[in-house]
Amino acid sequence: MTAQATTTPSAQTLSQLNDHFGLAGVLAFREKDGLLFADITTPAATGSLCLQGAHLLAWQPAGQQPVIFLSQKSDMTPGKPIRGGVPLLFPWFGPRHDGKEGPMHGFARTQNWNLQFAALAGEDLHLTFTQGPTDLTRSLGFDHFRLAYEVAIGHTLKLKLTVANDGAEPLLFEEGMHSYFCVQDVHEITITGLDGTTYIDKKDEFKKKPQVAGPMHITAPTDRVYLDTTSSLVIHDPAERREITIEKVNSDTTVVWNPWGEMPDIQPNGWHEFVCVETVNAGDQSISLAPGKTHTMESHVSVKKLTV
Ligand SMILES: O=P(O)(O)OC[C@H]1O[C@H](O)[C@H](O)[C@@H](O)[C@@H]1O
Repeated sequence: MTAQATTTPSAQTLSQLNDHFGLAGVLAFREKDGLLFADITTPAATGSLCLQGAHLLAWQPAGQQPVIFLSQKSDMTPGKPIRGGVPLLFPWFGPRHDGKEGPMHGFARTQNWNLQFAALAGEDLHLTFTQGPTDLTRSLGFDHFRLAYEVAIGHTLKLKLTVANDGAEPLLFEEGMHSYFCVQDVHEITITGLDGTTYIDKKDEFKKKPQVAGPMHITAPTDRVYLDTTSSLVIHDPAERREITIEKVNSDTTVVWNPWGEMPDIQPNGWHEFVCVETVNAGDQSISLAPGKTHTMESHVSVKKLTV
C-alpha cells in the first residue's frame, strides 16, 4: 500500500489535490463550475466522486454495466444537493425533526469534505475524506463532532462512515448512505432481504406496516423506512441479468425509495432507471453517542452477473 501525504483540514484546491494525492493513471482531480471531482480508474473498477458531500457519483466494476445512477439533470452547483449517486446524510435523515431549522437530510451532503488519504491497495483505491465543525454546522448546533468517510473502489464498493463525539454531552444523530442503484426498469425488479420486517410508510400517513412475505415489487410511489433491518439486501434485476447485493454493518434502518413519477431534476422517465436502497440509522434507531466515543456504519455493495 502506497500511502500519500495528509493535509490540514482547510479547503483544498485543485492543484493541492493533484499534487498531494494524484496517482498517474489511477486518480486525477478536475474542477467544473466551482465543484471539485475525483476520477478513478483501477484494474477492478472505474468511479468518480465530488468533494462536495464526498458524494460518490459513479462506480462500475470491470466487466459490468454502471451500478450507480446519476441524474443527467442533476444540479451541479456549489451548495446544492446532487440528484443520484450516494448522498451521504448526517446529522439527520429527511427533514430536521427537533423543531429547529436545517437543510433536508442534514449538512454533510452539501459541504466540502477534505481528502486526507488516497492509496491503491491491490486493485482497490482507498480514499478517506473528513469533515468537522464549520460556521454552518455551529449555526445549526453541531460543534463537537468529526466525521471520516472511507471509500474503497474495486470489484466491491465499500463505504464506511465514522462519527466521533468530541463534546461533553451525548451526540444524537441520524445518518444515511442514500444509494441510487441503476436498474434496467424499476417495474421489473424485486428486492429481497426484508421478510418479516416492519416499515413506516411515508406515502401513507407514516403508518407502521408489516412487510408482505416474499420478494418486494415496486408498483407505486415508494418511500418506506424499514425498522430493525440488519440483513443484506439484494436487488434482483432480471432484465439486466444481474443482482446487486448490499451488505450493511451497524445499520439498523433500511430505506427504499422511488418517486414513481417525473421529478424536475431527473430526465424524462429517469425514475424507471433506479431504485434507492439506503443504509441508514434513523428515527427510533438514531444514534446516541457518548462523549469521547465513535460510531461506524458501513455499506458494502457487490454485483453478480447472471448467466441464465
Ligand atoms: O429530494 P431529497 O432531499 O434528495 O430526498 C429524496 C428522498 O430521500 C429519502 O429516500 C426520503 O425517505 C424521501 O422522503 C426523500 O424524498
